[in-house]
Amino acid sequence: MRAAQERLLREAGLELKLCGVAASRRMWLDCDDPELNAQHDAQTWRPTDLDQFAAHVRGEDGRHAMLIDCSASDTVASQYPYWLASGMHVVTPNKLASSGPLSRWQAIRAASQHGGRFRYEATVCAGLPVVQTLRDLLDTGDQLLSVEGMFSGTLAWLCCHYDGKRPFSALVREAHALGYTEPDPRDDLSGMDVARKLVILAREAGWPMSLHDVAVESLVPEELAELPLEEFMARLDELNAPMAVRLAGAHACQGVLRHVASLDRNGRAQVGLQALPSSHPFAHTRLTDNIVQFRTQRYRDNPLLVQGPGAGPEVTAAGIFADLLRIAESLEVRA
Ligand SMILES: NC(=O)c1ccc[n+]([C@@H]2O[C@H](COP(=O)([O-])OP(=O)(O)OC[C@H]3O[C@@H](n4cnc5c(N)ncnc54)[C@H](O)[C@@H]3O)[C@@H](O)[C@H]2O)c1
Ligand SMILES: N[C@@H](CCO)C(=O)O
Repeated sequence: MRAAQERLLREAGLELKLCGVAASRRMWLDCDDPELNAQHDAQTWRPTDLDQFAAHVRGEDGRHAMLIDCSASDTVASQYPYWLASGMHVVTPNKLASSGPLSRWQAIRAASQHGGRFRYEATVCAGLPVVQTLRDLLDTGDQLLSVEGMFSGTLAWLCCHYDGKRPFSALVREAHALGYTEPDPRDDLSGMDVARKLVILAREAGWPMSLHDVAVESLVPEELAELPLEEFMARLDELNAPMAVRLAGAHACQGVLRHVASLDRNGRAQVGLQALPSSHPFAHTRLTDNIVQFRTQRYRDNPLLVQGPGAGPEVTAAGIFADLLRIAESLEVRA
């Protein structure tokens, strides 16, 4: 945002002001104050209080106010209906609102029809234009038949790098350090992060789907599923033996491992690891590449494809920033 701020003001008359930053325990208000920004002592921080934070961002000068939720927190997501109803805009890569309880999702949609705008492109495949592509298809009269693809940047990266030379656990630690995984990598390894993306796309298409409708294969052994995060990370090596078996199975049929998901209009949705032949189009992806194939009435014989990096701080931030700009474009000028 800093890099684009001056250009946006000059070329589009858009003045962006960063009013504050909140993390889980502490928040920092008035971030555009250079003096405050130069300090790093405790005085500039105060304990996080989301109501106080939202009130500060909203301000009293009638400006357009936006909250950008870059957490993976359900507590933050549950605030959206109130923020939107009060006229604040919300942009987020956090999947919990759009894939959580259907009633909350409906409350968010309702609040955004009369209050602030709500955008969540980066919830599905980070910076790739997936939600907007689907929206455009539907808004122009197309009908979604099915979606298939690879929706996890982390699992795509792990599958590309896992050849048996390095233990699977070492690769998971690396993906975590690179910022590809969810704050808790079990959300990726359990398939739940991808299940959430399917639910988001289904709801976008008007199908009232919830997480329990998705058949998910987890790569996390049951005994590790409920451990505190630190303990799980300390026991990551327990993933190595079962993953070595999966890799050997794929190699035995000259295939590759890929994490694949699909959804169709009859409500069938599944997520899991598959051994695909090396000739399969999904076998030729690189790094964190995601692939999303939309089959629709219009694209029935030859699906519409979105492909590219699907995780990482930079591409995700770009997706979030683009949502901010789309909302800004749609607003009337205020003095
Ligand atoms: N990393 C990616 O590639 C990527 C891609 C697409 C979407 N996302 C989504 O972005 C979100 C963040 O992912 P990340 O990798 O940056 O995680 P992260 O752990 O690096 O950052 C999460 C941040 O949220 C803050 N937070 C947690 N609870 C909070 C609360 N109650 N109030 C205020 N702040 C709170 C934490 O302090 C932390 O700063 C997740 O929802 C994730 O699904 C991430
Ligand atoms: N952890 C997620 C981030 C993007 O949602 C992934 O690896 O796909």
